[in-house]
Amino acid sequence: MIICSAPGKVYLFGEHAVVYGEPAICCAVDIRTRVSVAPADSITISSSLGTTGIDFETHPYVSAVVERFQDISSLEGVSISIESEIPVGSGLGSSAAVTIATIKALDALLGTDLELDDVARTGHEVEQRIQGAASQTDTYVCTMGGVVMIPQRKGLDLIDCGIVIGNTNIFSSTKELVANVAELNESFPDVIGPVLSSIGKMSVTGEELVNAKDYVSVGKLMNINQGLLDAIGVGCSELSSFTYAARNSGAYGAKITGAGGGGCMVAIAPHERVDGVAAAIAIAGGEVVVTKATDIGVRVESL
Ligand SMILES: Nc1ncnc2c1ncn2[C@@H]1O[C@H](COP(=O)(O)OP(=O)(O)OP(=O)(O)O)[C@@H](O)[C@H]1O
Ligand SMILES: C[C@@](O)(CCO)CC(=O)[O-]
Ligand SMILES: [Mg+2]
Repeated sequence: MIICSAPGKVYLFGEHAVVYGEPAICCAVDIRTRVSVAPADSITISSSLGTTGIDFETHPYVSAVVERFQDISSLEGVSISIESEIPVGSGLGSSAAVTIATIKALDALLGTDLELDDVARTGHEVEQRIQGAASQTDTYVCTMGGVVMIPQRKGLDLIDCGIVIGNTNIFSSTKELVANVAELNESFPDVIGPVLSSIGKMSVTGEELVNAKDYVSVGKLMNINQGLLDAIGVGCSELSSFTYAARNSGAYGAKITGAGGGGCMVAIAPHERVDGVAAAIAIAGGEVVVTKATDIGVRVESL
């Protein structure tokens, strides 16, 4: 049996704007999806969502990966088992993590010797096939790990402060929210365009601040980014409540991460204030995950 794992991700800046070519800064975090594969007489995919064969209803991403390997190798039968620490459908990159970990595991099992860039590209193509539209951000960061500016694919210094995630447990469809922003942009291009451009400028300024470990200023920019995400209609009252709870309990800054409309927010905080920020988000009604940045992208955990 071969086991591979891949991390989740949070956006420091730039979600939604990155769809329009603006730069974003995304950070891999230390919550992981593990995929085990072993030769078998037939194809089975087992996860918390059920046990199936190739099934684009229950396991669209993993089924698309299996089909990709049927095209490039002699794959006939394989048993795939998935375990994950990443909340599903919450903006933390769970689809990218399961896609990338499955690609790496099948690559190791079948000896197709994919380079990491090939793993990331294949993962992006799978997300595009399943979602209709997706930036490369999630699958690239999940493959490489660390803190990355996209689309430049530029590595930044690892964030060295606490990361606290608050989950609304409100399902949000990335596809739907991206479409809503597109509709607003078509209706008011002279208003929404500058907002998206301002978000992009935050990533440019943010790069220097992250590398300088100036997390007070990074937090201030995250708070401004949050206001602009609300402006383009991807906020909700729960996310606002959690971000203010985090800021008022000592976080450097807090904002939506991912598509918004539900899902998760993220706060960065001094290590000594992480517990207080986590407690404040929980009191506001959030399901809290305390984690940290990781430079470990996709990896083989056992052969
Ligand atoms: N542990 C898992 N086991 C099986 N399938 C999973 C798992 N985690 C995620 N998935 C697949 O990914 C889908 C969720 O992907 P989706 O892109 O909607 O949310 P997300 O990736 O968590 O959030 P975002 O893309 O905004 O970061 C699930 O419906 C399922 O098909
Ligand atoms: C909203 C978005 O920018 C991030 C979703 O996690 C969409 C994308 O980049 O594919
Ligand atoms: Mg996803």
